[in-house]
Amino acid sequence: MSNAPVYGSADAAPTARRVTRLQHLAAWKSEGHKWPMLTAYDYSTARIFDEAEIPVLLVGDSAANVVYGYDTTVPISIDELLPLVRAVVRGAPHALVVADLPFGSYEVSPQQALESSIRFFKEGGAHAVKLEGGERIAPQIAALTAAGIPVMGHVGFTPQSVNSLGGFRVQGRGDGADQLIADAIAVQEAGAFGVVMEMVPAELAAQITRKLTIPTIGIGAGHETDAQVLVWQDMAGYTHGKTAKFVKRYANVGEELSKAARTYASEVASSAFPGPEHSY
Ligand SMILES: Nc1nc(=O)c2c([nH]1)NC[C@@H]1CN(c3ccc(C(=O)N[C@@H](CCC(=O)O)C(=O)O)cc3)CN21
Ligand SMILES: CC(C)C(=O)C(=O)O
Ligand SMILES: [Mg+2]
Repeated sequence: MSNAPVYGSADAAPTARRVTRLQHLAAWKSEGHKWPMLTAYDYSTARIFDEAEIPVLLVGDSAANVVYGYDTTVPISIDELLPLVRAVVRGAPHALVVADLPFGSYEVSPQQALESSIRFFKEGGAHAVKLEGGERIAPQIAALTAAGIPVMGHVGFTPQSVNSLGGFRVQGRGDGADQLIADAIAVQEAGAFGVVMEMVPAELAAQITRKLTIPTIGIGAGHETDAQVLVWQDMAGYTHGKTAKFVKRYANVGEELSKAARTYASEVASSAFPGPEHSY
């Protein structure tokens, strides 16, 4: 990588504004104002969400599935995620952009977590990072926080551990509840500014939300978390096949795009496109 800035000086003011977002998120918890987070992986989509006033955008490692077509999030690398982070930062001048640390880029040691996160900051222009795990990953969260890198935690179902969790399963049922509570507290104590809770029974998520001073961001965790997050292709109807129970479809972009492609194809075949108005 060269030392050339990855985003222009025109972004200087928005960057300052985005950093104050962290204070907004803390205030919103005490005010009871619930906020939305969406994933974003490219410039054009990030622009749309930023204009829709989504305050926090996550460049999720779910890009593994929805951008790169892998079966799980396990194979995606920093090199595959970094350009997407850069594109989202360019497209979203107001949102806080969180970069998801991919599997294998932070588990080894706090030093590894620092080196990976520094790449997302210096080369990607990210404003925060997210990593999966509770107690086991608290030393990494503490090291990042100490280095001035805001961290979002992620507990409950952690997709990067799908191989040890025995599939896409609800976490924290029965005996698992105490461990989940301990994980959420460990993430907060280590210095995280917020924590994603994925596929957790609603009542347990509500209890943890009341217990924590930092905002909880739910995905399949009921309506009592401080915030919600969804993968945008899921919520916009742009993923194929069966989606998780926690997904609500707010639009059917996939079908619209498919119709547009078919109409375009038929107009090319019939010479209806391009018309005189599209010709020189
Ligand atoms: N497009 C997409 N959306 C996501 O939310 C997402 C990804 N990809 N990739 C990374 C992880 C994987 N996630 C997933 C994937 C599938 C289920 C799922 O099939 N859940 C079932 C079973 C739940 C149970 O009974 O325990 C469900 O019906 O919700 C859940 C989360 C969440 N993340
Ligand atoms: C669903 C969210 C929380 C995520 O981690 C991702 O999209 O990668
Ligand atoms: Mg993720």
